[in-house]
Amino acid sequence: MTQFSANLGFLWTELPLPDAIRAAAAAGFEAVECHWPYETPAEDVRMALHETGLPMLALNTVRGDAGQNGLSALPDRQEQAQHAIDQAIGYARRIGVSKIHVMAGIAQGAKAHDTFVANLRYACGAAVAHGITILIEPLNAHDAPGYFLNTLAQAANIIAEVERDNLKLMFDCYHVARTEGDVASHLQEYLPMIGHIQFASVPERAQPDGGDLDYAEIFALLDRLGWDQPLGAEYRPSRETGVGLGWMQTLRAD
Ligand SMILES: O=C(O)C(=O)[C@H](O)CO
Ligand SMILES: [Mg+2]
Repeated sequence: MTQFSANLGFLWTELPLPDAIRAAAAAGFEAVECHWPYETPAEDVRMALHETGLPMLALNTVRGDAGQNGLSALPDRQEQAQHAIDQAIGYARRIGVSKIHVMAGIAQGAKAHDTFVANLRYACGAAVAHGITILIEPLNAHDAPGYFLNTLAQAANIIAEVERDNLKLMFDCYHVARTEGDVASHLQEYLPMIGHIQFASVPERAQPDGGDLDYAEIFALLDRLGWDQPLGAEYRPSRETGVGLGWMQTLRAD
């Protein structure tokens, strides 16, 4: 049966993170994930996870200064990028997170590529002893102009070059639909390298029961393919988060 993870970077953002975890549990989510939890004491998050029994699946490395969207592909920022990776691993260990999205940042060209590969090797090396998987995620140019990582093929090349078992692809159906189309075929093609899957309606990035992409079909396909990890609901609610959750019943494959 499909399971869902509430992305608390977008859902229940009006609540402090520990209360957002409680709201997600009360709404029936099987897991949570977040973007940048660093201002919330890890102990408060750990307590809320313990109290609700929900796992926190993933978090992101910091974006950096205003206007940046990560640090790891920025030539000449390697020290800060590795500090961000260490910070994410430290926080993840305190709350029991097993996946970290290492954000590339706004950059392009061969030097950025080499820097990203080097920082990912650093991240995978630092994470492996703690059972943590590193994720990279292609973002579409409409939402993340100038972002270094844009396509599945680019991500696959980087994963092959980094050559570490704990480096995986974050497959965000929303970004893939906007950049490359045919989400169903791409899911099947890239399944072996996927570490986490996220979704939102296309093109609005709202609840998944609207828009151009039929998520009942996508979730049924993932069920048939044997995907058994919670899928990340990373959408911007068009109303209050708690009143737009009917899709959890109507789209779930079982
Ligand atoms: O933007 C996305 O889709 C993400 O998943 C990032 O983690 C947040 O920027
Ligand atoms: Mg995403």
